[in-house]
Amino acid sequence: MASESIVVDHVSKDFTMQYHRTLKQMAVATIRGLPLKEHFRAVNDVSFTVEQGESIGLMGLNGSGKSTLLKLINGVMRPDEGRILTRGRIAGLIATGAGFHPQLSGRDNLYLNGAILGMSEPEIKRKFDEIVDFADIGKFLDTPVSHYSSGMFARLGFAIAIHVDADIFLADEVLAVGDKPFKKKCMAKMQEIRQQGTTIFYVSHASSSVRAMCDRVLVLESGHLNFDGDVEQGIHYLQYDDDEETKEALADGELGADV
Ligand SMILES: Nc1ncnc2c1ncn2[C@@H]1O[C@H](COP(=O)(O)OP(=O)(O)OP(=O)(O)O)[C@@H](O)[C@H]1O
Repeated sequence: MASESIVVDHVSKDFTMQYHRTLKQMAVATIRGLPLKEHFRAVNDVSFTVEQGESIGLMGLNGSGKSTLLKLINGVMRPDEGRILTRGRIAGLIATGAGFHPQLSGRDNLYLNGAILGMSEPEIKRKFDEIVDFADIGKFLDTPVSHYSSGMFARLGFAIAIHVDADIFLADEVLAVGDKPFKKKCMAKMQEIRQQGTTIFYVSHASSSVRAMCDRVLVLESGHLNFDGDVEQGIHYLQYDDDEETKEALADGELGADV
């Protein structure tokens, strides 16, 4: 029987927007009776349950609250209201390469980041070659990551995260910076962990990759969960079903069903 992997129960998250940076600006605003700050709700009363092994496409326009929701699930942020329950080990990328130390080499960051993601030293040692191969950073392994290109940085971050034996994998725009061969490799690897029964949360604007990867879609709009259900219906709800980007990607064979 399937078991609950993630329970998000009436969750809200507020941010405070500070309008004025300097004391002088604040004084002027106060004298003029203007507001100094504003509270704004990035995630608004969101509830859903994910069963172990489901693969969820999290979609919505820029600023709709997707990354914030992932951070809440991951535990790097706490909800202001509601509660979140997760079962098992969580891995994945909130910001690619988050936690990398710029002065350290790729090798040292691999150990550091692997440990942050909950891998033991023997586990990292065992998977070391596979991770380096996947990241394809070869001769740059002992170069400080501050000298890496953004693609290399992202590749190493993804390679480490995907090799964690996690119950839940969170992928936030992982494929945004990689080149085409790497994107394909990532999609194939994500399909592999999906088949192994890992719960996947995949944030994407590309409907064809959501089609290939997910069995359910959630759509956030201004922090509200306005759609939760079938992939095709979710894409249609967003009116992403015939967007140009998708057509282009399909024409390129970049996001076909084979990945
Ligand atoms: N730490 C923060 N402090 C203040 N506001 C924030 C913070 N993080 C996010 N926001 C705001 O919350 C809203 C939701 O942001 P979020 O990054 O979750 O959106 P998103 O759906 O992931 O967007 P995108 O598709 O552009 O990645 C945005 O308006 C953003 O400016």
